[in-house]
Amino acid sequence: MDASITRRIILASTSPRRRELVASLHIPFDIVPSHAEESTPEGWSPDRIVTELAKRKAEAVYRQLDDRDRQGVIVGSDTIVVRDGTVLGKPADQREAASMLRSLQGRSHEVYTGVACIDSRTGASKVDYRRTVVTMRALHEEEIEAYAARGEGLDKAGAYAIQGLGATIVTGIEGCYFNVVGLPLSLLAEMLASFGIQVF
Ligand SMILES: Cc1cn([C@H]2C[C@H](O)[C@@H](COP(=O)(O)OP(=O)(O)OP(=O)(O)O)O2)c(=O)[nH]c1=O
Repeated sequence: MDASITRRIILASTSPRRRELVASLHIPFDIVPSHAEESTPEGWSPDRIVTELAKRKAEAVYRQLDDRDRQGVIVGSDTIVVRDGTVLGKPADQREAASMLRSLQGRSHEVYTGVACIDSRTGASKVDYRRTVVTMRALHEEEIEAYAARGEGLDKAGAYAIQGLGATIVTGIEGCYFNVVGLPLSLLAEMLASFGIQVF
């Protein structure tokens, strides 16, 4: 029997963006929010942060699965924005969102997303990450305040959404677009294939 027919993805995420991106693969999937602890020690490199957090999210779900769920591949993911080595997560409020945008406008920054996969049957795991460089145009103070007030960046790393109105302030990217939205699909497909799930 072809293993790819019976295997499912178990997405360890509350992110609506990740849900939509996984849905676009047309592979059956379930959502199991992970509620993993997301703090990391000072001084960790960006790739270490996102790979470790992606792993934590997937492992938290792996631990809570029962025997009925042993056909899946658990996918955990984490995204951060990095400006000159400073890590920006999600802003706490509109004021912090404006301050993040102030620091990102008129220049380039990096977006890192870690992806972890765990085979729910065997416990075998893989973790990897992608890095994308994003360039934002210069913004006037009124534009920063107006964009932050729209609220679309409040639950997003770096306080903007490239898939929303944020598209109008991003002038270029180098690397995977889907990495910026929170799930690099080409990397995920490659990882899923190694667990016997073929996208096509
Ligand atoms: C930069 C950027 C980030 N983001 C999002 C992707 C991530 O969902 C979010 C970063 O937060 P994460 O902590 O990576 O993820 P999450 O809390 O949204 O979801 P979960 O941990 O349950 O999987 O920022 C965008 O949607 N668009 C963007 O342009």
